[in-house]
Amino acid sequence: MKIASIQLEINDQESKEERIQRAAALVDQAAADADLILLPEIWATGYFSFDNYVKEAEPLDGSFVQLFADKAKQHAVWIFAGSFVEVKDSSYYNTSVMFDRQGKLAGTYQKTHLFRYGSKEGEILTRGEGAKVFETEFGKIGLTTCYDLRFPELYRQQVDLGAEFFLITSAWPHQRLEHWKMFNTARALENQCFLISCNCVGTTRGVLLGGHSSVIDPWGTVLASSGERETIVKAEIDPTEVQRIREVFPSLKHRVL
Ligand SMILES: NC(=O)CCC(=O)C(=O)O
Repeated sequence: MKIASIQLEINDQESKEERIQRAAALVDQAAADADLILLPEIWATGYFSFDNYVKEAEPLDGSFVQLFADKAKQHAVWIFAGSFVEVKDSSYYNTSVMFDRQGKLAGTYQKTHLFRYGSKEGEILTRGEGAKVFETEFGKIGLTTCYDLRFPELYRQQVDLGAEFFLITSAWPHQRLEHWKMFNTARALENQCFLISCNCVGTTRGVLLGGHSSVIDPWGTVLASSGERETIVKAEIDPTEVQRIREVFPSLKHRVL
């Protein structure tokens, strides 16, 4: 299973349309050697551009979702397109979308824990309803978003729903980079899951983003990570490692609570 996590640069010069075109070109590039491609959190609008959330929001059947459904079909690749601001019944959500190789919408997730520290997300958006796990050709995948990483119970709920992989879309600032790295490793290790994260880089609205998108195995080993530049983080993983490690070191079976 070949992974390509597109660590996109966000700045204040690009428009939403320009950024979408640039990301689509990076998806074309990554698709040459990938089974699963990831993008970060609210990257088209820019996570910290809260003043643009309402005017740039789209429904689930809008052009943003359609473009990445088409890309998944065109390249016969799974795409976790990260999140966008979804409008539904006059409410707004931080919604992630995942497509299968046929371009079918295989999973959606609305961020559960809205960020409220130096962020207007919690004032504008409505939170989602918690853990979701989706069946894929690789195994069961749980989707989560950025600040969710601080809430381990959400990942345990995903494990209880059968998760073997966590895909995490993010716009995590550099200021708390050490937390990011620790949570990435801890969530993978404590739940014996592969964790694949996609963060942004660049400076937007005065916030320096942290990068360090990662691929971490169920033993907590970082298989691939990156620095703080735009890049495509790549790794090849064996999905059967989840069951092997869970059998060799059965800590999940030793839970008493
Ligand atoms: N986009 C986010 O949710 C940021 C979360 C964050 O910066 C933190 O938890 O720290």
